Amino acid sequence: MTAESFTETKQREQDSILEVRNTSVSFDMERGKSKVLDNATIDIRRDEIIGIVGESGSGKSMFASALLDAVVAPGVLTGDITYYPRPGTAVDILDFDRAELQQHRWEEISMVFQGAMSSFNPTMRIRGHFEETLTAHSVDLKTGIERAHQLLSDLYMSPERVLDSYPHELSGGMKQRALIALSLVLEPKVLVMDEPTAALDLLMQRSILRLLTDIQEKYDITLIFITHDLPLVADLADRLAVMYAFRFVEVGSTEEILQSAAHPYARSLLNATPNLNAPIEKMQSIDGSSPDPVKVPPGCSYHPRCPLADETCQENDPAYHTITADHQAKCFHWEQSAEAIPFTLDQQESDQ
Ligand SMILES: Nc1ncnc2c1ncn2[C@@H]1O[C@H](COP(=O)(O)OP(=O)(O)OP(=O)(O)O)[C@@H](O)[C@H]1O
Repeated sequence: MTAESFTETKQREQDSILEVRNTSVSFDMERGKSKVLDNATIDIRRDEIIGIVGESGSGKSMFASALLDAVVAPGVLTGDITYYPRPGTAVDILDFDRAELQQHRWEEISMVFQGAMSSFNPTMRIRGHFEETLTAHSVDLKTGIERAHQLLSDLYMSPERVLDSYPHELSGGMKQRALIALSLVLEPKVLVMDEPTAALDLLMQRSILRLLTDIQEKYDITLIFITHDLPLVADLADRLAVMYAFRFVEVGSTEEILQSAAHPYARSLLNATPNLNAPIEKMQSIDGSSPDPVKVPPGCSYHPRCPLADETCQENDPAYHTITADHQAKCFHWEQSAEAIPFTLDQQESDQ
């Protein structure tokens, strides 16, 4: 199959809510230029749940910040991010002025950041946090608090009790759900969640994720879920996008990625992931380490760790290869990857 630019692939026919094109973030460091998001190109579809996965430090949070034009100084964000509030209406996020951006964030695209639970002001009741957000966006308080009530009860909490509590009076799981309700109170169309459940125990994580799928369906929200926990998001997401070394290397339906991931890194990541079905002794860690953003290897940045790498990979940066209409991977040798890197579980089954 031929290599082609993902930018043009199929997406015109699809209803994208966000189109990210050649979007990069760089920092000028004493050690050199650090490119911590490198030409990210991806489409987010209206009303989907997409999981963004990859090892720690692969650029997932940077991608989230870029989506909201919220990259911290002195980081420099370049590229194109187009938001379609409705099909056919395009808004260029990186062209917004400060006021437009403030309005757009939370009203159109909302975000629950990593560690956001600690961002609740400890001296303010939860109601105060809702009122502050509603007032800042000129929403009628009565209408807004009614919506907060609805969201809190959708999340199986007693609205009055939660609104009257101080953050420290809520358990971690309740605080997290209150935060999700707060992030949805302005009726955004997109919710970006960056490791939203990482601080919670496994059972609580799973129950919050189940609630999230209900909320996503009820309110027709596009959910971008960022995590290094692949099995967690695989239960929830329609599609998965895999990041390696500050780039997207593979994107496809969750089913296709889990069954036939094509990028050697994605396959190794799946083999390295503890899984309810795979015994821990079958997990295989990925040799080597992910690159320093100041020293990303030339060509395919995964080549130093890849069992399939050859001269082509050392010298050339692979474009997206189309595997199926809904599945692309940036690898010259994707057709050999399944044989070269069998899934541990498949291997185990064939050994029996
Ligand atoms: N303010 C900053 N200045 C310079 N480099 C930064 C800054 N913030 C993050 N980085 C670097 O950007 C790269 C990507 O980080 P990012 O937080 O996006 O990764 P991640 O995939 O979200 O990781 P994790 O899962 O650990 O949160 C890392 O190398 C990180 O050190």
